[in-house]
Amino acid sequence: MSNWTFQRDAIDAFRFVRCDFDPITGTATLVYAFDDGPELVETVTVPGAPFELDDARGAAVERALRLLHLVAGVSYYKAATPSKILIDSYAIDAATARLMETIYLNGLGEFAYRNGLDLHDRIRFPADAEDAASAASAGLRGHALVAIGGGKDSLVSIEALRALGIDQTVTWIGGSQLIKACAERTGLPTLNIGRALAPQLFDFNRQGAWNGHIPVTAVNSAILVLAALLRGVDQVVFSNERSASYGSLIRSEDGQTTTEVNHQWSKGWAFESAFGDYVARHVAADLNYYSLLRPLSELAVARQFARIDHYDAWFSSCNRNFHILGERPVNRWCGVCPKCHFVFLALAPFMPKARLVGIFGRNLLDDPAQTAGYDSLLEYHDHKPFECVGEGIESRAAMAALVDRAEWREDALVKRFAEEIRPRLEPTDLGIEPLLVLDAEHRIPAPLWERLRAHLAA
Ligand SMILES: CC(=O)N[C@H]1[C@@H](OP(=O)(O)OP(=O)(O)OC[C@H]2O[C@@H](n3ccc(=O)[nH]c3=O)[C@H](O)[C@@H]2O)O[C@H](CO)[C@@H](O)[C@@H]1O[C@H](C)C(=O)N[C@@H](C)C(=O)N[C@@H](CCC(=O)O)C(=O)O
Ligand SMILES: Nc1ncnc2c1ncn2[C@@H]1O[C@H](COP(=O)(O)OP(=O)(O)OP(=O)(O)O)[C@@H](O)[C@H]1O
Repeated sequence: MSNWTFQRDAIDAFRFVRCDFDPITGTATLVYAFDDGPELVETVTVPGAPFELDDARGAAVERALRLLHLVAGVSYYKAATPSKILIDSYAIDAATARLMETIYLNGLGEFAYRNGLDLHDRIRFPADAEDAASAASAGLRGHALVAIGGGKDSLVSIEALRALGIDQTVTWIGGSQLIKACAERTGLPTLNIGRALAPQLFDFNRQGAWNGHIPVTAVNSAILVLAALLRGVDQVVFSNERSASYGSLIRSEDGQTTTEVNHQWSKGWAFESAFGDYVARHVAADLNYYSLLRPLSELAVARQFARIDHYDAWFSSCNRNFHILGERPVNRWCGVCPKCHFVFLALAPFMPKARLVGIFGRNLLDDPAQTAGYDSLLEYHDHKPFECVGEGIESRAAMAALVDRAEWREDALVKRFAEEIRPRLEPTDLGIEPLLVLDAEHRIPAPLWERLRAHLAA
């Protein structure tokens, strides 16, 4: 072991070594290794310890801990992507193995595409246990842990739940000061969960590990499921919109084939439905995992966000705020990344121009330097960027709406759209209204859904 060095292509197996939870400290310890290399130890700490758990809740916590161990392994597995996966200290059944294969294969889709890897038929979890019986209820009380990410989406959910009188705790993972400030601005109870990646991962990155995007929402979801059981509450609420289910369409160079690669796969419906069903059947029958915004497009979420100005000086959707290492934007919006481009465009049809320019500190649609960024959002000569942005059809509809507004139509990129891009598009594909219609596919509990619909329409 002491002579072990990370040699990506010589690695034979990825091992799920063990996982433990200490109810006295509230810390979950997740341990992995490559072959007989050093233990890679990730920790997750849920405030509120010591936790006193009865048998039913204790058993559910153990199941949630294993689920988290399996899901969070994706950060380390990706470093070498070996074809052998071993689970040392417990066995999983076929349903669990299938869920993990789905999460790893699809959640690493962008990673594989960018690195030129084919992970099909490579990711196989060993299903050595008999099929588990359906999970019992864990005796949970009615209360929601709502994930907050510092951007507009979770704030729309939080305000909707508040308006509907649902008890909620605003919950985030990691040390982001921006998220903390947004959470405090809600005036609601907050919960900040600690997470520390195994430090060796950063050494491996320097030593030539495969690197790239991971399905971080899947990891965050599994963390919140564990936290919900520890706190004895029955709902984990995310704010993933319908548009997240659609990836970037990438044409081959000869134009013959198109591949869909979804940067935000674990924000999509395929993940939510598979994960939410698994949690109810295999972790705790009374734990509901759902996204409150699943029926909404990005534009519909933007319209809801524009109804409140309470967070204008606090929120940011710019992911450059959330690096573990490295620089962050000085005033919350870098102004040059796909998320800044998209959020500016998505809010523009629903907000007074002065308010929007005030939030961003500049007018991105009057800056010719942003042309290439907007072209990729519009899927004009480029594919949708690998980022959490709306569908091309949403960007085109938002831009078309601005062409009709006197305060926007002279801005450089709106003008360019009107003159160069819009003439090539079908006018019938450019309406905003059809994109604001609510979808029927979601996991929102039925009584809540009826009331939410009325709230969104008000
Ligand atoms: C903040 C960010 O966008 N990071 C992405 C970036 O990583 P970078 O190296 O520039 O910085 P760090 O985030 O500090 O990561 C350092 C290394 O650690 C690895 N890592 C990080 C977190 C984790 O849970 N597991 C890990 O293995 C990471 O790969 C780095 O090697 O580029 C990376 C490569 O493309 C991305 O993987 C980083 O994305 C973060 C995991 C992240 O938290 N991103 C969210 C802001 C994000 O993209 N959220 C999406 C949801 C997408 C989804 O699939 O669920 C969203 O905004 O909707
Ligand atoms: N650090 C975090 N802790 C807990 N949940 C998070 C964290 N970061 C993001 N999320 C959640 O993951 C989901 C996707 O994040 P996303 O960034 O799309 O949402 P957002 O920050 O609310 O809005 P926006 O799309 O404007 O950035 C949301 O439900 C969000 O609350």
